[in-house]
Amino acid sequence: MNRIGSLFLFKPSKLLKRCSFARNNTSAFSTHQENEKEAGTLIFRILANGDSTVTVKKIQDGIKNSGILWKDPRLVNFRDRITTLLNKNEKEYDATDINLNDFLHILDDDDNKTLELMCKVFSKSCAIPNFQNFIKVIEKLYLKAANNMDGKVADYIPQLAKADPNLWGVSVCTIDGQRYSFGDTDQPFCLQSCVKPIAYAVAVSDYHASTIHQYMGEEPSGLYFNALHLNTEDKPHNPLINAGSIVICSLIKPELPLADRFHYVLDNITELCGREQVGFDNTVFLSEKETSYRNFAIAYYLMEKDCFPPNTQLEPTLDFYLQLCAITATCESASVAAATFANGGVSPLFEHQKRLLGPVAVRNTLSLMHSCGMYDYSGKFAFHVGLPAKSGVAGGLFVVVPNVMGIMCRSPLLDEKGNSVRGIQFCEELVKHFNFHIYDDLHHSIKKSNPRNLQRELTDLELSLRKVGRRLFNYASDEDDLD
Ligand SMILES: NC(=O)CC[C@H](N)C(=O)O
Repeated sequence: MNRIGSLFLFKPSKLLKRCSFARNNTSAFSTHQENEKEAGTLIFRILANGDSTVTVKKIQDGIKNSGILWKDPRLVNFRDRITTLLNKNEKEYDATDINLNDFLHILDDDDNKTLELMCKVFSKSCAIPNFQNFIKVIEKLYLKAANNMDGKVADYIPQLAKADPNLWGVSVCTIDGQRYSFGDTDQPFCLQSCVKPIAYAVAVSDYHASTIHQYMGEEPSGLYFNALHLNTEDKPHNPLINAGSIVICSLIKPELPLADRFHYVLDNITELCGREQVGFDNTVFLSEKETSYRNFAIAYYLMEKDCFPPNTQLEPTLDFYLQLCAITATCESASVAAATFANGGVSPLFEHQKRLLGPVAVRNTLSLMHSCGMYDYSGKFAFHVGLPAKSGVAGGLFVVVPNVMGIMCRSPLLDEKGNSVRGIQFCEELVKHFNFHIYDDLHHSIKKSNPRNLQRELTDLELSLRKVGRRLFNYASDEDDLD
């Protein structure tokens, strides 16, 4: 075997220094540091499966099977330590063997973040434990919807009319950062109205929610998204239709120059998307601006009815609104943003559980998405699908399964209400299969499967790792009784 005996090249790792206990006697460890060593050893034993070494390929496969991508930003130091340890670049090290001591070394961080993630992965404690089974179903639903050619591409924004009707992609990202994508998921497209919940959440994070709601309601309008209509108090019905979103734009950092206001929102969206692909489509912006008579009419109407804060200027506000609609993302990057909403505003991908949005902003946004996110189809969608979602005219459908995962679907074929036909079909099938509808019975239903639960027993090693992982990192226990 091609064992790497290079440990002496490195400073003795924290996990190694702290304990010299025999591997088979791990249950007697009592201190935190001993638990760390025990956890690392158990992960190694799970991977090695009786051998005295593991290959990097095995480590990579174990991580990938759990749904965590090898390129995940939380693994950056782990990957670097492997490269340094083996003194080879990534392409060459697949079959290289690593022994226990070296393995403990590459797991070793000052803040234990690698160990925490690896404990979750190898004790099957991520949000969806059997991720491979789960994505097999997602793929079936994706392929089924791909056959649906109903609907048509939006043409009221000239540039959008050029979209390829065949494009279809679905990306999922769980609150633990388990990810999978099917179809056309790496091509940027305009978020359009999918940006509205994000703009609202950013505004609520800046102000108190009650300040925002002095300017608009929280009721569905029951009307088309660009209806020239206000509620009985002469305010926009909610922040997820054009009138409400234009007012939201007037409230975001009004004291700053427009360039800084745009940059502020773009920056927030980039963080929410895990710093993955986010951009701006100037062609769509210009194309929409030239033809945006309805949005101008709405803005003048809002001005007439005194819906804006004092000193709001109509044209820059409308420009800002149209610029936000022209922000682009991919299904892959936007699914991370959806997962951040599913995770209460905390990024699933950044180390240290980075909070990007306040919990009130997230809860408000999800409530509004649930009741108003699908234009005048919102009631039916809430009834049949029961998940907060927001659609956009470029065919995006931004969906949140609270406390489980985010989904971004994209297909430019829209129904007469302006929602993605395939996106809706996918969501309807999703909740037929899994108990994700928020009013589904989580405990007694036998018809639907619950992917939050393990569908097979844990091995003894996995069970021991779960116990020690929970002792170390306090992550919530599920219904498996560990004691
Ligand atoms: N539903 C949408 O995606 C609408 C957004 C589009 N920019 C508009 O204002 O008309």
